[in-house]
Amino acid sequence: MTTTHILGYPRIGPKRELKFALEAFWQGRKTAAELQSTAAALRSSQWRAQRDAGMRFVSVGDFALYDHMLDTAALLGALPARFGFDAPTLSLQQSFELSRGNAAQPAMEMTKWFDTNYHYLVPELDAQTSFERGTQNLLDRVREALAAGYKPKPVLVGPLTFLWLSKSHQSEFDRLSLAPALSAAYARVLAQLAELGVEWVQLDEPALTLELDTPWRDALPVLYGAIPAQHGAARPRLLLTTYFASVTLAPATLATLPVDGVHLDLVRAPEQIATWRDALPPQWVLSAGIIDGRNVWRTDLAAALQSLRPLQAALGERLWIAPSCSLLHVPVSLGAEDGADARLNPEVRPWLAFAEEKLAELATLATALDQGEAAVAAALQANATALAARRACPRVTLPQVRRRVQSLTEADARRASPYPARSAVQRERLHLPVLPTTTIGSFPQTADIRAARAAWRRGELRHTDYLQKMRDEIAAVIHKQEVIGLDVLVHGEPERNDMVEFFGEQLWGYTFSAHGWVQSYGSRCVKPPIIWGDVWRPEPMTVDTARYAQSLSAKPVKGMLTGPITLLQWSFVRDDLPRDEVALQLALAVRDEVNDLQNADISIIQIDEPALREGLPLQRSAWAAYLGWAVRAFGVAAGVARDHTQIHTHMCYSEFNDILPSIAALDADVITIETARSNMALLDGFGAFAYPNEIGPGVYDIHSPRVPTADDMARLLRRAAQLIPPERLWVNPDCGLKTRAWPETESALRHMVRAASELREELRVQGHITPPAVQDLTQPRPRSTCCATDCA
Ligand SMILES: CN1c2c(nc(N)[nH]c2=O)NC[C@@H]1CNc1ccc(C(=O)N[C@@H](CCC(=O)N[C@@H](CCC(=O)N[C@@H](CCC(=O)O)C(=O)O)C(=O)O)C(=O)O)cc1
Ligand SMILES: N[C@@H](CCS)C(=O)O
Ligand SMILES: [Zn+2]
Repeated sequence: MTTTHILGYPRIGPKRELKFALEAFWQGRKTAAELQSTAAALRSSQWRAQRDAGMRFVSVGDFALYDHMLDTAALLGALPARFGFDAPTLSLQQSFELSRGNAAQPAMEMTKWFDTNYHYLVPELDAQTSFERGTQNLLDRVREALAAGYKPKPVLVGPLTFLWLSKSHQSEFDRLSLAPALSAAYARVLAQLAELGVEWVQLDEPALTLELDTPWRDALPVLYGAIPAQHGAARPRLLLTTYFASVTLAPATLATLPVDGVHLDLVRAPEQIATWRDALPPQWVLSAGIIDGRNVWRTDLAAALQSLRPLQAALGERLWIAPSCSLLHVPVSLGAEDGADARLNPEVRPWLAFAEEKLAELATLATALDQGEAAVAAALQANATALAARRACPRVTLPQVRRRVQSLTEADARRASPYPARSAVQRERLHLPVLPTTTIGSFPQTADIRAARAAWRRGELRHTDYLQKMRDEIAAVIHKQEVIGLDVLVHGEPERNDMVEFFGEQLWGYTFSAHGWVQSYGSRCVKPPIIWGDVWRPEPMTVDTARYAQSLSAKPVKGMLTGPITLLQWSFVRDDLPRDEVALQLALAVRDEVNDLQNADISIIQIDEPALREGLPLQRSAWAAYLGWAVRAFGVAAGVARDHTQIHTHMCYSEFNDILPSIAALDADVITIETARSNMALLDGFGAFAYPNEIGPGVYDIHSPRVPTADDMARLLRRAAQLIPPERLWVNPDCGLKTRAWPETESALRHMVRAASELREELRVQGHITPPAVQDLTQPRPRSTCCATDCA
């Protein structure tokens, strides 16, 4: 019998039950027991779905209340020392303090899980980390699954990936020195799992797909060194799971590790199967990741069977089949899409498979392999019919879009003049002070705004009433910014459900689910729109809103767009066209919007690209090609801007230093980036690289409700002014403020404006500011037109 299994299931629940339970608990509307009971019910239904689909095991340990990296750190006894918590007695409250911060300590840092839009909490290690006292959490979950009659396969982030993704704040400390102690901690946990009768444990090692340098490669035997060579009483069998790219180490190297099988991502890297089929150690199983765990398209089952049959012939029962990676990255179930609120294009719906449908696909494949195709003839036929309809659909390919992409020239992807010439024209037009203050775009998305949008979608609020409500919100936001004294304003993005879905909803070639939520971090979810056909923009998407917002103020109000690479990266993208071509289609849509905005006299247009770095392939050998087309796509979007239109871009959540030449090649007039969380460390590279255009390094971390003082921000600005010439420096937060509440937002921005004034004065005294800029500062600000009274 072919073993089917999964690497992990979405935890959030088909109707985001976990999100609502977590938020209710945090707000004191639910008790800990109620939260735990929702979590247990979700685990139970997720295990049932796996058993009903014939999986040999159920996945345990993939479920986390907040994040699985945090749970792994707790299990290994590696909690950040600064909190002073003891892992074995870690309370629910304390675990949320780690993930969300408390009065004394900021939250653990959060960053992207490889090239996904999921954020994990970064374990903090130091010379004192002993890994000796861990939680019992995983063992409790295993007991829970056993008690319910399931055969659990616990999932753990493996030692290499755990150490690789951890950080140390001790500057001289080499975390590789912890490898022996970490290995011993894994050996301890594995022994405990063996004692519970666990047969297989999954060790997630996506770091094996990276081009590791020598010290890390050399550390691998040490990281696995304390784990007994043979499975038995001291450890269960171990499946080493790799995903998102091909394994970079030779099979012979991995064969020396004390494990019993390997999982390969055959969707992203099908070519590796040939190497592994011939080199698989004789006792190992090979888990073939044949179903796309990162996308929502129905699998071509006939093609999958064709790939699997030779493997089955060679390996027999040693062949396992699975999705390519955890299903955490796809929505739960298509079944939720058939209600009265259905939004999916009915033509596209049969082409899709969410997590639950992917389980069914695995079951069909296994039955076809074991019993022959006749046993699942109806399912295979339905699959073939859906795929044939997709291939034949005349609405997928639009000749006019293809022609426009084909006819793009190199000049289309460039601004007409170089930055210095543009900058002179823009300074003349905008009259900004030195160190202009601004924000990144979104202001708090209040429950009131979301409720109005939900009512409008249900047809309970008239379209014009909804538009009026958004306009009222924009007017209030402009007014608040004027009162605070910001120099460049934003409209606040109240009308946007999400910075990607909002644009997708207005572009042809996209469709949307009603409940296709995917966890982004903690309780926060996104609902990636689905690109199924050629993309084009039928009409302006933001111009009315931008024009209205600008009409309320004499100060510049930025037009706010999401860039082509982020639209691509945060959507589920069609798999029948190369990504670079889809990016150019998106770029043309954004380009048309930029042009319409500038024709409506919007003087500053921001094209957000927070996902540019995230889209970078995991292996450096593929970087140049990606960066080439990504920079070109941004260029196509921005290239239409005339010299006097100032183009901003914004990036966050990333280490930028290794792609600085490409960021410079975007040639945005201004880039605002997240730097406060790293205490401006991320800015070092921009200084050293002599970034040629203007930069707004974030001066406060928007992930925390903590209000930084003006002194905190002035200190960061001083540091920034040492790295970037002050005349090219902007002042702004790290990212948008949609997740924050108003009181803390207003206080923080007031402090930010004060910090900018202090710095301007210091620079003036030091002689860094030329007379016109000083003059700008001392003159009264332009009178606002957003209210009858002088609110400045
Ligand atoms: C910048 N970030 C983004 C990423 N990816 C994106 N696609 N978008 C991003 O902005 N990746 C990196 C980061 C991740 N950061 C975040 C931050 C915040 C959220 C978040 O707040 N998500 C919301 C959902 C947002 C949304 O789509 N809202 C919709 C629907 C709201 C809703 O749930 N409505 C209820 C009814 C409400 C009521 O009646 O009161 C419903 O439908 O049941 C909207 O505003 O219309 C979240 O709640 O998780 C995500 C990523
Ligand atoms: N303009 C967006 C960018 C987020 S990365 C916002 O402010 O939310
Ligand atoms: Zn951002």
